[in-house]
Amino acid sequence: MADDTVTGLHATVAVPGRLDAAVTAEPGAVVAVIGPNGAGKTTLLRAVAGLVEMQGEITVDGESWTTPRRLVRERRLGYVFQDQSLFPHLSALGNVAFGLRARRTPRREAEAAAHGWLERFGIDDLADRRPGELSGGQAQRVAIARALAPDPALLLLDEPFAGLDVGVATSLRLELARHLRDFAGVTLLVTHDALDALTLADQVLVLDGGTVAQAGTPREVAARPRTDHVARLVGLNVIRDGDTYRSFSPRAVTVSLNRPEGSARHQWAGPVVSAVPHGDAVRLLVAADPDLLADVTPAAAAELGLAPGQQVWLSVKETAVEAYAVS
Ligand SMILES: Nc1ncnc2c1ncn2[C@@H]1O[C@H](COP(=O)(O)OP(=O)(O)OP(=O)(O)O)[C@@H](O)[C@H]1O
Repeated sequence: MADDTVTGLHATVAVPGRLDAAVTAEPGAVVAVIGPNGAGKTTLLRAVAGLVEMQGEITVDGESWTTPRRLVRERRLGYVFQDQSLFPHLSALGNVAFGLRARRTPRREAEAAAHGWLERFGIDDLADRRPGELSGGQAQRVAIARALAPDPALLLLDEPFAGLDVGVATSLRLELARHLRDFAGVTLLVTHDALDALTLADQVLVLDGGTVAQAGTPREVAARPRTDHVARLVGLNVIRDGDTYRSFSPRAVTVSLNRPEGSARHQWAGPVVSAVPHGDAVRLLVAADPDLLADVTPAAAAELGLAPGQQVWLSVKETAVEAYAVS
């Protein structure tokens, strides 16, 4: 029985040995799912879609997808897979119309709707082309249009910009943002890109080792990361000190060859692992305990001879550190 008073997505998903996570989202919300390789992001999407055996409970707009278990095709979802997987033998139009046809929409109506979607993505002139005749960006637009066309309650996007040129990814990101604003359902967006998480999402779910390491708004997660992975994504250092996390910008780190004078509480030593240009600065990765990022001016990098292998001291002033509790 559907319960009209419960809207959006409520899911607890357990896949033994791979994932144990919960996610809740209001209708219209975009949830960025981030985390290192193997964290369980794709497993979460596949489990919600019904493609992986799982324990737990999934409710979408008050309708259970798990008790009794609904078949994949009975779930109102759109899925853009990591490897795109358009039907190679169908035209762009046929691909977008596919989900509508599967729901028994008459051909003419399905094709008219599909043309509408292709037009919205600015590629209706490519309607007759097969996937093999489309560029990566065009094919990805078809894949997203195909997922959205049947008006799903849940949209699953697994790294929709992976493998695209930077320029193509940027314009597609802007287009997707527009479509997601109009989309009434919940979106789960797996991404490796901090920009996606910060610009497209209302909520961020950080997975690490198959569990939820952090959940919050993009602003909260970016300002107070709780995993090294997220800290790196947003360009911060994060260290755990007992029951407190401390985060600080690489720009706030002072680099020296000798142990800093005075009583700075936050000091570390270690060899430079890499030194690469980063905006106007040179960004160092230093194998201290833990690994830390430090930005120095190119002049300072030259003067100190900061090349891989060079032993350095790092320090940061307490005033540049944001401290927050491990909850
Ligand atoms: N079909 C499978 N059978 C068994 N284990 C799997 C299977 N697919 C993935 N795993 C394991 O489940 C864990 C989570 O993998 P998953 O692909 O969900 O991670 P991910 O966060 O999506 O990673 P990536 O960013 O590399 O895509 C990993 O340890 C992985 O090795």
